Amino acid sequence: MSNRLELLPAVDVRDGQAVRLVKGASGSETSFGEPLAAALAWQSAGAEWLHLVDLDAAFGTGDNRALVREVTERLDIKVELSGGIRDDATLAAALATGCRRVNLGTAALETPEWVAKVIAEHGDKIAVGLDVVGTTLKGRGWTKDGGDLYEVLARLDAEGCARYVVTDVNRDGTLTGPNLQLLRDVCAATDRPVVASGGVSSLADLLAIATLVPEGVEGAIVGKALYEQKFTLEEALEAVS
Ligand SMILES: O=C(O)c1ccccc1N[C@@H]1O[C@H](COP(=O)(O)O)[C@@H](O)[C@H]1O
Repeated sequence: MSNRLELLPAVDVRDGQAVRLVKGASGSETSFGEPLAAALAWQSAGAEWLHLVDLDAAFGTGDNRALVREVTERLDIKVELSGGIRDDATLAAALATGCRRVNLGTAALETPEWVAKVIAEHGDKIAVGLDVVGTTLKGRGWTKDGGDLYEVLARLDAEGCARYVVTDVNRDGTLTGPNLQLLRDVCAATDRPVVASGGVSSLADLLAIATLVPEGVEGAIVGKALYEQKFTLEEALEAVS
């Protein structure tokens, strides 16, 4: 395990556009233009990863599958792909893009047998997104409760899940800082790497997350702070180097 925090700039796609939401609420979108342009900009700035989300697929309002595939194919960097990956067909389509790994949300809550099967088949190509309000997991575009964080985490650990992407829904898109206690608590409950998501607003926030690397935090997703130019990706990469 590296002791440097990985950074994953985010491109969330809704209706063909790169957007940011507030607390994941449908309708709270601010648009930031073409997803491919944003992704290429993060790549040029030195990103090693892109966190790419098909929000329409996550919300059940259609999908941006062709666009997401094009973005993934055009990049040289590693892509973590999420949103609407819930069955064999959507998983096969996601993996066929050439992404490095996929991130499953709703499926881990609603179809645990299928998730156990794909973890066994695909190993570290599968991460699970633990999207929480308090300790309650959220699925279906973060609109439905899906059980207790620590019960689901224990089950997924036992099934061999390689990695978790932990999002505090109430911080996501708010620029109010990451939930460091949640990250500490999840790291204490699992020996798998954790990618932090939600709330990053400053380089100081990234440095605070980086202090949790020894506890198991591997990376941090950065979205709104980059789009709203709170800092540049180059500055962020330098800060955590
Ligand atoms: O990233 C968001 O802002 C977001 C908002 C609302 C719902 C989901 C969101 N993102 C990611 O989507 C996947 C879950 O998709 P699914 O449940 O597997 O279809 C997960 O990675 C969320 O973090």
